[in-house]
Amino acid sequence: MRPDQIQPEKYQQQLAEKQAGLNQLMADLGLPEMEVFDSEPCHYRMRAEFRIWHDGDDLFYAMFDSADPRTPIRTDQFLAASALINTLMPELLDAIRDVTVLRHKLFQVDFLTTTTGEALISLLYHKPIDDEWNAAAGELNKAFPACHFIGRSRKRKQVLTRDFVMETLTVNGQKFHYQQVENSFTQPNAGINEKMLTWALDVTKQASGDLLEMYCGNGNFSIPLARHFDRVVATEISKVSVNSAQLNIAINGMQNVQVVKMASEDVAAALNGETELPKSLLQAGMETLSPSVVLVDPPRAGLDEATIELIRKVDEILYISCNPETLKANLESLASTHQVVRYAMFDQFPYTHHVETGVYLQRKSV
Ligand SMILES: C[S@@+](CC[C@H](N)C(=O)[O-])C[C@H]1O[C@@H](n2cnc3c(N)ncnc32)[C@H](O)[C@@H]1O
Repeated sequence: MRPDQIQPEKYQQQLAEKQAGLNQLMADLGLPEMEVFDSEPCHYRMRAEFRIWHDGDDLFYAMFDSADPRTPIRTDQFLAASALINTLMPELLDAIRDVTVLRHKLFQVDFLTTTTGEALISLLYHKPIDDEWNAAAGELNKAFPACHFIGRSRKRKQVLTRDFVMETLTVNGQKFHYQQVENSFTQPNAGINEKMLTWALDVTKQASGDLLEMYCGNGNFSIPLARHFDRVVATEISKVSVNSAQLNIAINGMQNVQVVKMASEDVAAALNGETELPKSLLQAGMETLSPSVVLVDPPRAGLDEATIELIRKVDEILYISCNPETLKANLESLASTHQVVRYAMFDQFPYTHHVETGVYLQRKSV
């Protein structure tokens, strides 16, 4: 993305174009009318990554256009990023410009912020991080007491205070607290995430029984949705995210959610009867889980055949997708058994061609 692509005065126009494009792609699926959820037109991204460009002893943030990946675009401010990131950007460069050990071979800075004012800053180097760096970074941290710093080099990750932030999201007036760990998946647009969670609660408001969730990340959906179900079993491949989900379940006081670290392919193989139920699923009570709803939020590749066969067995499916192309293919597979009853577009990534979609499916009556 180029920084000059963010033009708040053109926000509504780009949203309308995205909506038209998605409707065109999905035209032959016979979907219900699309519900559209807009983003804040600027300062909507809670995280941002910048290359660092060196010019003699000076340095500046840079971004690149995918069409011209060799030419750095100087980026002193980035309208898409949170207001806090924009405040920190110049302050950080001012603080490290004259400290050779912090500046030398610094090639990237990653910011992760929250709506509650927390910030995690990762400094990435093309050199080993040593004790001298550690001491200088400690001094830097004193100048930014509200921030958490991490240094990264090829073989070392140096965490100065901690490697996570705590985010609070409000859904239907209720506050939910989430640990978000550096370099693990979190929804980038906090405002849109709150809208997605509110929508997910709305589409499942008549649900009862149990929820099976796959690709649960840090428990983003599992925790607010838990109140609609007797029990929730959620699965996820990343150990870091599973650990966060477990912490998040505890700090939000959820008693009925179990998280299991397992690849969706393995969950599907076990629940489709192709392999034995592994101990971790048994311990989570999977044998007695009776899901009335299954929630899937896969990566861009969408769902594999085995996972489609698994979710087809459940009466209601909540599918959150970050790739309309794979969503479309998966909906075509599911069309023989399920029909889409709710359909929403969430503008998670304004000014890009990326679209986040939510669909709610119910089993067709025979
Ligand atoms: C789009 S993210 C959604 C995470 C979460 N639902 C949220 O809202 O933050 C997709 C998640 O799927 C996980 N994932 C990727 N491949 C997987 C696989 N084969 N099996 C299980 N989880 C997988 C990723 O680690 C990531 O947490």
